[in-house]
Amino acid sequence: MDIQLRVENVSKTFVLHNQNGTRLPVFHDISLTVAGGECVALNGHSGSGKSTLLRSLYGNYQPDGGHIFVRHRGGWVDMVSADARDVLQVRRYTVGWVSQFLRVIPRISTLEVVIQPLLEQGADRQESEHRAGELLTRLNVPERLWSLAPATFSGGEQQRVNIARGFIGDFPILLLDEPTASLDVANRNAVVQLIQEAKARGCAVVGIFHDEEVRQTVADHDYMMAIAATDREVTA
Ligand SMILES: Nc1ncnc2c1ncn2[C@@H]1O[C@H](COP(=O)(O)OP(=O)(O)OP(=O)(O)O)[C@@H](O)[C@H]1O
Repeated sequence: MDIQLRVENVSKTFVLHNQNGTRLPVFHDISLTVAGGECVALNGHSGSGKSTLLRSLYGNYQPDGGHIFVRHRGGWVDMVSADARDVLQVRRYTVGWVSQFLRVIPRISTLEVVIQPLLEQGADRQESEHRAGELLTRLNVPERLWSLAPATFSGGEQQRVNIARGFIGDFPILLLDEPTASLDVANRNAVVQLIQEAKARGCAVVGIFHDEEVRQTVADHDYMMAIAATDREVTA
């Protein structure tokens, strides 16, 4: 399969401006590639920078140096230097983000929340609703909830609505931030199956999976975050 994501020599240091400009190096010189159909799991102890790297891949954090090339509509976009407009285009068509947390928008129904990414990609409403219904059913979100806004849903229900929303778009690259955290076994298995199906259709996946069994099932490779937090030199 073709390479979809190329991370080259990426480093990140947080500068805490409200704490005397303290510099907190998180990772240094990370390089990795992810091909279509492949899943790379970011691994390493708590605080080793997994979330920071994943957020950098999505353009949420600005690395200090290096490149994050994503294959976008036949070309390459470097998320490190891309302007905001290009980052938004990449997020609309190319890179999907699935986390355990739903950003609840008041008064918008569950079905509407789930279909939004697909509509933004230009899909037909009826087909989008059909696909959303399939996903919500697989994730055990009862149909009586679909017309309600998820603001009042339980944590687990919101999480499953968010996963349906994350998997509905036909993204060539998916970034998964602990998508199975705190799900019960049946729903965890449903998410594992969604990940396997995404890989089978050629999606390149990068994820953080604290659940060892899930990681072993879906990941083709582990990327070990190298620098131990305790070894990092924190300077002010
Ligand atoms: N926005 C931020 N500003 C300053 N420091 C941050 C910020 N986000 C993360 N950090 C620091 O960067 C380091 C790496 O955090 P990160 O959340 O990436 O680790 P992680 O490997 O995902 O941890 P966990 O497994 O516990 O979720 C931590 O020391 C954290 O305190």
